[in-house]
Amino acid sequence: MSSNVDPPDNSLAGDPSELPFDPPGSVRVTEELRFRYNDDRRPIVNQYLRSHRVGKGQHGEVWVCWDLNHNRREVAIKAVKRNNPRAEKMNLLRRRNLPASSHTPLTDKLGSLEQKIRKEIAIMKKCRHGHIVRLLEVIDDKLNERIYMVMEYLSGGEIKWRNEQSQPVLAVDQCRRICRDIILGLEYLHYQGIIHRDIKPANLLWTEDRQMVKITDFGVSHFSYAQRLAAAGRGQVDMDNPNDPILLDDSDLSKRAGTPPFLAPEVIAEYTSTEPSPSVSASATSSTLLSSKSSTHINSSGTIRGSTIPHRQPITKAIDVWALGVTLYCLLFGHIPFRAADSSEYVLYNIICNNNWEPDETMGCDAVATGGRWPDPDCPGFPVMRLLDQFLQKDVSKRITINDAKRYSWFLSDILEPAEWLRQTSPNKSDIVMVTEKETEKAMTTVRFSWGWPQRLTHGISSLLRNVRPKRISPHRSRRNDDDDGENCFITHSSPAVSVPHPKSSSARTSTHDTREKGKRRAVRHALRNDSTPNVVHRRERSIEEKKKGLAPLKIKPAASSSEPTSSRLITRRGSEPFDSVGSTRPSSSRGKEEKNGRSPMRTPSDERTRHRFSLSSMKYWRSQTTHHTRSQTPSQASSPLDSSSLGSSQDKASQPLAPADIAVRRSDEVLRHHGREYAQSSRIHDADTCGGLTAARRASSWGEPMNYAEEVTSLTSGEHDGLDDDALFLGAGGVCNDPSTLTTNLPIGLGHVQPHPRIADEPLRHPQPERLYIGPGMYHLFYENSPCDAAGAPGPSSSSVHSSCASGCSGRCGGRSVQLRSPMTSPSPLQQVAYESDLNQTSEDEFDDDLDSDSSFFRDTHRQRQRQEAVLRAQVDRLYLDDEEEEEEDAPIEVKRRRPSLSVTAASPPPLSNFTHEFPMMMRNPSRSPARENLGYYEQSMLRS
Ligand SMILES: Nc1ncnc2c1ncn2[C@@H]1O[C@H](COP(=O)(O)OP(=O)(O)OP(=O)(O)O)[C@@H](O)[C@H]1O
Repeated sequence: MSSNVDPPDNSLAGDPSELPFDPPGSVRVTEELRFRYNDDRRPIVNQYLRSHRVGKGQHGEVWVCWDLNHNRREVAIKAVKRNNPRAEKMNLLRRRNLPASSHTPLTDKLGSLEQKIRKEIAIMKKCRHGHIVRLLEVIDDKLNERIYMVMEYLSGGEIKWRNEQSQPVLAVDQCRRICRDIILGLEYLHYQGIIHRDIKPANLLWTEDRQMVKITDFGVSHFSYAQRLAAAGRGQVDMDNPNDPILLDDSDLSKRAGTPPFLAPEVIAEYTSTEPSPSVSASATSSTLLSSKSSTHINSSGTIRGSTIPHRQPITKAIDVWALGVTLYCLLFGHIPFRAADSSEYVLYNIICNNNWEPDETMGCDAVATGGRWPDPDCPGFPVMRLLDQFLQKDVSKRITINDAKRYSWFLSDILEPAEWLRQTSPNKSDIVMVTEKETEKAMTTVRFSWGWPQRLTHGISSLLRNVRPKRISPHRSRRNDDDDGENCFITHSSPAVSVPHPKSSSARTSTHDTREKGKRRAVRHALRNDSTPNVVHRRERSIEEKKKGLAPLKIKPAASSSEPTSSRLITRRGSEPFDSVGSTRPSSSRGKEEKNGRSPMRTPSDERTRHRFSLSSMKYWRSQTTHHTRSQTPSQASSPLDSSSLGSSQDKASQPLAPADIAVRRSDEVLRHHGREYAQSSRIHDADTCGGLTAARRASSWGEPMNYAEEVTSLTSGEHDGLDDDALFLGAGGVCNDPSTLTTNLPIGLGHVQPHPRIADEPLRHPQPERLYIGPGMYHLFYENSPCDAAGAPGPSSSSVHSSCASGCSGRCGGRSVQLRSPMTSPSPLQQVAYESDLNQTSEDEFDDDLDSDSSFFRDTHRQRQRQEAVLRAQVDRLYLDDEEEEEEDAPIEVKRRRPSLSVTAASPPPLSNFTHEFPMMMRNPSRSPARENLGYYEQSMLRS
């Protein structure tokens, strides 16, 4: 048998390093959470850089992190949610498994998770002892309802006490040293009025050198007011008398908490019958009745009469002593002393309460003879068996106290100067911990407990918006933190009120960097799924190269090969998704696979997500439409933007399977047609005031996101480009289309009525590009033309020339961006391009917010293999993003958003509005915020710049 620890070093006995130490400093409570990634894409919370996960508890995970402010010292961070419905359910289930008892409902009510965390923190904050894991800081993330407990890191890990065969792996001497450390820790806790209630090997952690063990996990610990009084006024309250009535005041103690095999009889007495069950009798071989010290009474029947134990014993700190006894037994023998054959808790409790324990013939991995349950005094196992006997006394009044255990001969046997050791380790040397009720209340600050209506409101809003994709927050909205290793860092206050800077922001906690990082992650995920990634990257790089060389600046020129069968005007998105044009983010291969597998393309998670966000009215409408919907488009018409992209070869296109009808496309097209029909029936289609036949609201409703859409429209028109999504690029209705006069037949009804706005068409623009600005039903339609117009801004070539010049697809440079125009011929509806959502959008909601919204914590781990794959792509993607970031510094003239109909236009400073007088209907929605004239100025400005 091998041991997992170093052999005991007796020379250390009495060494000062064994003595409890008191690390300086008090526990910090931080209410500000800054979340970001470092260059290696490791998450950083405040100054803690995440390393690896060391454990997962019921309520959260524990991660090793480096404290960047303290020379990268290692700390353990336990991230817990304030509320964890899953854990609560588990608790309920566990309780349901227990037999009904008249006391059960009262006695088994564990506090809420929140209460437990508060208590755990309050207790840990006060503990400063060498054998207690030290809490260093509490980060209170109010917004996400998470608590990060920063603790000292015990790299030695949990005590391994048995092998696969349930044989002990520790030597007896090691068991003694471990047990002695626990005694010191418990002595301190009890002295402070704290009952741990969950002493077990799993809650004992080795230091790095495995010379010391520390107690951790105060999740069910109890602070006893009575014990505190006792500590404050020793001599007035006899704490060693468990029958002291004041102890019974601690009603919380009567709640069953801890780990079943380690629970003391007095804790579980009410769940047991006084008569042993058959399995109890069968498993017992010999027993004693309480008085093990005298070793007088052994029941020949092999059972213990429960009736001889006081029916209801007080629950005191002695429960820790019992648990310590069980722990020592485990360490010595490699298995637990009380076991139920059928793993039933009820049977186990009966055994604990009614049966005696039995030792093996030898103990420890060094196989020291025990001498049986009642060994001779000469036997080496005698002191140990006797100690166990005193630890595992079912009668509380006869159980050994920690104070006595500390002085027990076996523990002092390897201490060089026992008297000095006892003196030095006495808790009298420590200040008495005073955990007041108020302190417990304040343990985690006042977050949820003074949750007033303004916060509720803000919280509600932020919860609602959590489903919305995060939007880029401009640097001027976030405070930039420059003091952190030069890394980009945007502070997100955890205070809800501070953290929701703008209602259209999907998540107040999302910083620019965070959003970008998510975009990157999704981009990487997409790349992992996308076979064509290398090509895509290559294309992107080529584009960058071209840009660097200054090719085709600010000019749109035909890029598609003449062999292309259809005219192709495509707007290529720029921004965080570096791979492809809007439509190409979803590889046709995967679409083909979907079709082959018979999977409905309408069931993508992104669709699901969108569907969940439908408004009721749009749901109704959509339901009615889908029942009789038949798709009228031909396959060629339905080919994807990828197919029609000028970037792909004609062979590629031919080999690519047809794009499936996407629910989003269908929905959008349906709505478009529906409203288009209405619009067509209207006799006022040329009326500027009704040019929104397909109004923003209607189009928005087709997306089920009226608010977002409206906001986005507003933001577009008001020039708040900085708030737009970086990665949610959309090209849809109202995006870019060709000359309506020549393409009417190919357009859905709604867009078929796109007309040059009577006023705008005649208005000379002050810039050669674009030539004209059309206002179609409900949206803007830009027309870029190849030939520049004259300096006076006279209208450029005719519509037909526009079309012909772009018949084979246009692409080029526009304001430093790669811009392509997409022809409606290949995509009957601009909305169709929604169909080509990135695979990235197939991520689940959880994945989308995988860091902060996971059930357990933001520290959710990713699959290792995946990480390796990601690492390969990371460099490429980062490089691309680097480029994007550089680009961002410039004024981005055009940004076309996917997923939501939007067109983002940015400009450094809007020109004075002189000529542009038309007021867009959507601007009227919020005139105070976005005066139409101003907006048009922005818009015009952008067009001029591009
Ligand atoms: N300070 C620490 N240093 C090293 N490892 C730790 C530390 N704290 C916890 N761990 C490890 O993390 C694991 C999970 O810790 P946690 O306290 O969440 O466990 P748990 O007791 O199962 O939790 P819970 O009581 O919430 O169910 C532990 O089993 C332990 O191995």
